[in-house]
Amino acid sequence: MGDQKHMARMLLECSLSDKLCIVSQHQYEIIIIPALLVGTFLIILGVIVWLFIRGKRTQQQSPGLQGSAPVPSTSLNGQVGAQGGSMLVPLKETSVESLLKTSTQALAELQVPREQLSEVLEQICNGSCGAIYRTKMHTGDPAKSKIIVLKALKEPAAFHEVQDFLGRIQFHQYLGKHQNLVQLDGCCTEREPLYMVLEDVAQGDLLGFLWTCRRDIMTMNGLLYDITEKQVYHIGKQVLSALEFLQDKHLFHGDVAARNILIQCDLTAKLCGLGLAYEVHTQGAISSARTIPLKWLAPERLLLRPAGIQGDIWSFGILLYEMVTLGAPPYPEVPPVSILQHLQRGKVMKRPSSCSHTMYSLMKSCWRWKEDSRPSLKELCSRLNTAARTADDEVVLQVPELVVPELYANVAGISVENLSHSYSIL
Ligand SMILES: Nc1ncnc2c1ncn2[C@@H]1O[C@H](COP(=O)(O)OP(=O)(O)OP(=O)(O)O)[C@@H](O)[C@H]1O
Repeated sequence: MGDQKHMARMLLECSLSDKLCIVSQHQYEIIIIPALLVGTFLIILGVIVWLFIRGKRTQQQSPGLQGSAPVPSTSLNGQVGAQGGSMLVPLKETSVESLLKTSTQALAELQVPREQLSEVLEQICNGSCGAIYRTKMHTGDPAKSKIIVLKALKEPAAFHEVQDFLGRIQFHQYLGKHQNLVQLDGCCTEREPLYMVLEDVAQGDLLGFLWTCRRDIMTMNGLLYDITEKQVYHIGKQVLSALEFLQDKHLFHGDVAARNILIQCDLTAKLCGLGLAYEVHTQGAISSARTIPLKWLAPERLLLRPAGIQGDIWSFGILLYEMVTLGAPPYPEVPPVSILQHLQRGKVMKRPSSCSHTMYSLMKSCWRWKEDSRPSLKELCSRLNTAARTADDEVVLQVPELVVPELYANVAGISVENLSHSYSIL
């Protein structure tokens, strides 16, 4: 007790002998110093809270990609998992105008000024989002104007359709360039109508090309309408290269068919119809609204089991069949709705007369019931390379009957509107 008194007096700087100890001059410091300390602490706390809130707001307000959540996607095995490449899904936007505003900032480097697009649009066909046109893009220098393809979003479009269309553009951007994929050249998204600007693959789709090869003409618009077995392998290898590119990004195509391959004069092949790959990438599944012609699908897809790259291998076998028959519909004797039953009986297509034994054995390896027994893309590629070395490059594939698109559509189980507009029977 005495010690405490002594200490207190020492602190108050009074002598022990003093009768009276006046501490008035120190009361000031005793109150001020703790008050300053508490004040400083509160200010620092306030600054930390402010910085935290500001950080959160910036995250929410940043346009496009940053404001979006990467959605899990189906992997090569059909498993759902995290995936590289965030997608444009600005969740907080509620009106089309604000959505376009934020996404246009995110897609700034792709924007093409509308004045550069010619007003004369030649419709090629109806795509899944709207009309697909061919037109000219001017770049100021007349020598540099070029033909491009415009995929338009139909009007009026609902909010989710606008969001989906913008997501498709972003998906193209995420994929990047590959010589065997249709290239994205830009977009117009600051207001409606929304356009995706694509490189023009002038000769159109492979199916129309194959049908034209049946006709008695040699060349048209600089393209030789003759195809040999060696060229079938040449096109096939390019499709496999595009599929490998997708596989490297943990994607698959899901709708490999001659109608989804575009062809150039020099027989460069470009895979298009990436809508399904986009859906799987963003939603983790194929939407129930999308119908894929059954005759191209692997059994696991027909049985609604998870899809993957091995399903593309099956469809690649059908693509070889399409090429070697110059665009015949698969399983001509089987109604599209009976295809699963047909396959469950262990039946596959017979060797077409125009098909070599080597090519038929390649096809059959793609049509093995079990996904794991089918060759991998790498194996298939190397087998195609070997087969191409000895393949015939002289004999032109020939089929005497011309194709009537309406009949074809019926047998193939495709809507006739989805078929190429470039082919005519005349
Ligand atoms: N870049 C292009 N050059 C020439 N023709 C094209 C081009 N893109 C598309 N087409 C034509 O449009 C058709 C449909 O193309 P695509 O399958 O890419 O459109 P889509 O209906 O939007 O498909 P998806 O929804 O699968 O992306 C093609 O078969 C082809 O005839």
